[in-house]
Amino acid sequence: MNSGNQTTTFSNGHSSPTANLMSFLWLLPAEIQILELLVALSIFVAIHAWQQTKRQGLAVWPVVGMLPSLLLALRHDMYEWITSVLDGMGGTFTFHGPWLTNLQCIVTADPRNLEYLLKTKFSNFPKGKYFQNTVRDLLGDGIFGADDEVWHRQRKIASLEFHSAKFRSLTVQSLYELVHSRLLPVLESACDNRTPMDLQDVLLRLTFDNVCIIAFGIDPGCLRPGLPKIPFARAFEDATEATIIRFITPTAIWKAMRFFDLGNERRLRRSLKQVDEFAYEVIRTRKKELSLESGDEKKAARSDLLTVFTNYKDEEGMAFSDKFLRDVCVNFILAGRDTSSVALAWFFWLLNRHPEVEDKILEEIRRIVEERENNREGEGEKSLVFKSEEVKRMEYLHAALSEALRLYPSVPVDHKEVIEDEVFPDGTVLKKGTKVIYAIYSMGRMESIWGKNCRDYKPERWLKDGRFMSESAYKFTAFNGGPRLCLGKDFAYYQMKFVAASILYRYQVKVVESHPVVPKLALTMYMKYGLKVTLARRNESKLLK
Ligand code: HEM
Repeated sequence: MNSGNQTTTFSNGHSSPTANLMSFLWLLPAEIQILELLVALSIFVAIHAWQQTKRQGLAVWPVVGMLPSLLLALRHDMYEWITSVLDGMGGTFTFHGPWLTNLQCIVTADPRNLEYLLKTKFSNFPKGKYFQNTVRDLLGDGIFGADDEVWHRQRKIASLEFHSAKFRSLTVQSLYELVHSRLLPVLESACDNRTPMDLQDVLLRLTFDNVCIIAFGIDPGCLRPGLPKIPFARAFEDATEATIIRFITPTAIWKAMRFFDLGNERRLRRSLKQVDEFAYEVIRTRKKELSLESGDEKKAARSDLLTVFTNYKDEEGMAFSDKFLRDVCVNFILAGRDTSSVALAWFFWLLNRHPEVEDKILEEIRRIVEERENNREGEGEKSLVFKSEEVKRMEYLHAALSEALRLYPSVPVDHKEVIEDEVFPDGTVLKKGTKVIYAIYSMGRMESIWGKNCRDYKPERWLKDGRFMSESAYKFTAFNGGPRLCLGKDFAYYQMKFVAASILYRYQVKVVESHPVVPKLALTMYMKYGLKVTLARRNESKLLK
């Protein structure tokens, strides 16, 4: 008789059914006992996970937390997965990562929480140490990851510049040249050759050249016939991709991989080397030019951000270091390159599925062109250039682009950290140090925010009596809100409208049938396989009547 049996009999004088079962189990060979224990453990884990699912909307497994669901979602569509969980949980849920990792966070899509976090309690929700440590190798102390004084100073300098007449004229002029001397010839040749092309790639090249002109005052010439490979652009893309992988890797693991120079971290190191070489070379050249340029007038004529930051001196007369200037430029490239280009790619894809929207945009363009008909001497169909006041009058196009951004925001999720214990307006308790993810993509798909037709592409929801009506930044969070509202918002709308109108006026853009369109997991919402399209020249007489 074994000890287990003895103990049970001793306690009450009778053997219970459980005791009998136990004694039977102990009589079995060791392998079967282990198997039985594993089955019992699995049943326990499954019941526990089921109970948690009922409570949290998502299975929480012992040790690994919600990681299995996340990994499964990563194989399909992570943004849709987050949306469905948020939907089921009323707009906010807690993500439990594996034990001993830093993947725990609160995920929210509730506009009340967004207003609280982005505006009301702004200073209690910085980007935080976790975000900064994760992106530091790529973004350094640049505006995207910075907090407090480091952020505030950059915001002030850049904001003054963004709102200056000089800067505005640089953006308008550079865009005009890029569209008319580079984009349209590339499209024209794709149209002549009847070859499908990746429109997302072409748009990324355009915005890359544009933002380099604005940030560095140099034109890298990414968008030109033959679409040459630009090592810096490739390296920049690799570096952002490798950085996002850190967010879904436990910190200790990616730090160990960085130390041993392995896998993703090796790729990041190599691509950063190229990014840095390019940035430092530009900074060296600019400093040399500025020191050679005689007279304040010539210096003042330059209006790119690098010049403004290079010339800046603080109260003690200290200038920024080269490393900091590198960070400023890299951050502005990230801000300006990947956002409006991917937004335009989703917009053209949506137009393909909604020809009625395209017709209305064309009607608006036609009206604007007709109004200046008498004024078009010397301007043929090909050379027509939209003036900035005409671009401003394109209200339906503005609505159609906003609607595309509502459904496919260029920044699909964003991140904050809690400094002091807090309670969100929806009652969620936040402990100091908690990470908060706000799910911008999911917000565009919430019935509670946009009504029953939230998933439909309907530019009309933005219009009242034909005029564009903006929405609260805490409902439509594509450009962020509060003190960290996107600095490039006005420029981005101008850029997207000018590019979209210039293309649509001349070409019908057809997405290649069966081309797969899915979002890629990245800091910005790229299409994973690009956007393969063919172009057909529009008949101007048809457009005008
Ligand atoms: C469709 C186009 C764009 C969208 C959807 C967009 C969206 C955003 C979002 C969501 C943020 C907040 C990011 C964060 O704090 O984590 C942001 C910040 C910012 N954006 Fe944009 N952006 C666009 C275009 C641009 C362009 C073209 C520029 C400049 C050339 C620009 C410059 C900035 C800057 C400097 C910030 C940092 C603001 C700060 O932290 O104070 N953006 N943008």
